[in-house]
This record gives sequence, structure tokens and C-alpha cells, in this order.
Amino acid sequence: MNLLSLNDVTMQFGGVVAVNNLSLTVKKGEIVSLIGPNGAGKSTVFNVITGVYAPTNGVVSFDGEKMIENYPKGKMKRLYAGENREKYTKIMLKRPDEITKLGIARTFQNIRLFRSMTVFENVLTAMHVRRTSNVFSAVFRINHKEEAGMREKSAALLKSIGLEQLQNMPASSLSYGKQRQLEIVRALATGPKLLLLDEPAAGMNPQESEELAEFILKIRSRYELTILLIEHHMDMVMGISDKIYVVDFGKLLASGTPEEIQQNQAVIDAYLGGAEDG
Ligand SMILES: Nc1ncnc2c1ncn2[C@@H]1O[C@H](COP(=O)(O)OP(=O)(O)OP(=O)(O)O)[C@@H](O)[C@H]1O
Repeated sequence: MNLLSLNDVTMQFGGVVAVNNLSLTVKKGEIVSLIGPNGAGKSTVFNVITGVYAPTNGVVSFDGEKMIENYPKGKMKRLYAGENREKYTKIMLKRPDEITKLGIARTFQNIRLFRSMTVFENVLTAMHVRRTSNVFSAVFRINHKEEAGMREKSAALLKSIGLEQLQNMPASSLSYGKQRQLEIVRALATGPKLLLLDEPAAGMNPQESEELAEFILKIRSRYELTILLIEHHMDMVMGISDKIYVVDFGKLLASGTPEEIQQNQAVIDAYLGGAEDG
């Protein structure tokens, strides 16, 4: 069963078509990678799935239901995110916090931890987000029982991941690899079915990226996750992916198993042949 599907998704920014008529599917339990050269449109795909941008065209379905849908007509070919949204009527959009509640969590290319907070506090704040999108009520309207429950869940999550011995350390004191793991744990705290990882191995050496690959496989089975991954480290992509989509200039260039992609001449010419990590 498909947990996520994109049908004919286009995202246009002024004259730049960042994502061009892209369709893809992610089955329940799979690890699917989205690869392609810098600027190919990969992060934009994540931003569409998570409701940051309203797509110019297309449908995003999640867990058996249409989640985002837009078919612009005539002069409304260009649809921009943000304040212009309301101008366009034939659309179904969701806010990022609504999408989080449906069961989609993500990490970002740049680490976004609360650096001076402890590991535990970082996870706890992510639990609060799961409960409400409103920071005020997250902080002030929470009752003691709820707070205690969240603390218990945060501790249990850190324990099950094997990070409990680090829980009282400030996030900034963790190694780079552990900070990346903590980011993923924060995403898990929102209780996702689908986890979107945007270049989680960026800046890692081969040993760190190998550890991260093991970590991703571990959490996939432990939390019954489905994972969509953007990554430039090809060893990791080829090692853990069930399926790979290759995009170039926003368009789908190829899709298939790691073996199929490695042998695909168009992919080798456009990307794998000359690509270096990063
Ligand atoms: N908010 C925006 N406004 C205008 N152009 C944008 C915006 N976001 C992305 N783009 C453009 O869309 C194209 C795709 O960018 P995107 O960041 O999705 O690529 P990417 O494949 O994730 O690249 P990288 O591997 O470098 O992260 C680029 O040309 C980029 O400049």
C-alpha cells in the first residue's frame, strides 16, 4: 500500500520551475531516496509535502487520502505560497502543523536543535509540538499530568534509541553525528508514520554516515516507519534504499532499485558519473 504519493506535482517560483510534473510513490515500510544534483528540486519536494509551499499544480496523497490538491486554470498558472494563497480557490492545502499531526515529520539540511538545552529538553519540546501548534498553550496550558506523561515518553524514546546516557548533556556538546541523530529523535517525538530526512549525512565522514545508515535502519523497524530520504552520500543511498528516484532540473530522470539506478546511463551521465559527495 502506498503511504505517500505525488501526482504531477509542479512547483514554480516566478520563472524557476523547481519541481516539474513529478510523480512518485512511497510504499508503507519502504526507504525511498530522492537524489539529484544541487538545485534539482529535492528540498522543494519536501517543502511541498510538508505544506511549506502550495504546489503550482498536482496532488499529494497520504495514508489513503488526498492531502494537498491544486489545479490552477488559465491565468492562474503561477501559484505562490504564503499571502497569495487565498486568491486561488480550487485548492486543498494544509498547514505544516496539520501535516505533522497527520503523521509526517521531517529534519532539515541544517541542524536545528536548541543548542543550549539538554538532549532531554530538546525531545520534550518536540513532544509539546505534537500536542499543539500554539507555543503559548504548549507552554502555559499544559497540566501537570500531561507534562509528566510527556516527560515519561521523552525518556522512554531516548532509552529505546540508546541515547539515555546523553540526556542531560547540552545538545551543543554532542558530536556532530549524535546531533544529527538527536534531530531525528526530535522528529520521532511527533509520532510520525512517514519520516522525511533532508541530507542527514551532510558533512559526515564515511564512518559517521555508516553509523547513521544503521541508525536509520534501526528506527525504521523499531517504529514501523516509512522513510523518504534526500542524500548525496551514494554509499548510504545505495545501501539502505528500497527504491530511488532521480531528479534533474525538477524532472524525473529515472526510478528503480539501487542496482537499476547504478546501471542507468542517463543517471550516470547526468549525476552519478561526475558527482562527488556534498
Ligand atoms: N523559495 C524559493 N524561491 C525561489 N526559488 C526557489 C525557492 N526555493 C527553491 N528555489 C529554487 O528552486 C530550485 C530547486 O531548489 P531546491 O533547494 O529544491 O534544490 P535541491 O535539489 O534541494 O538542491 P540541494 O541539493 O542544493 O539542496 C533552485 O533553482 C532554487 O534556487
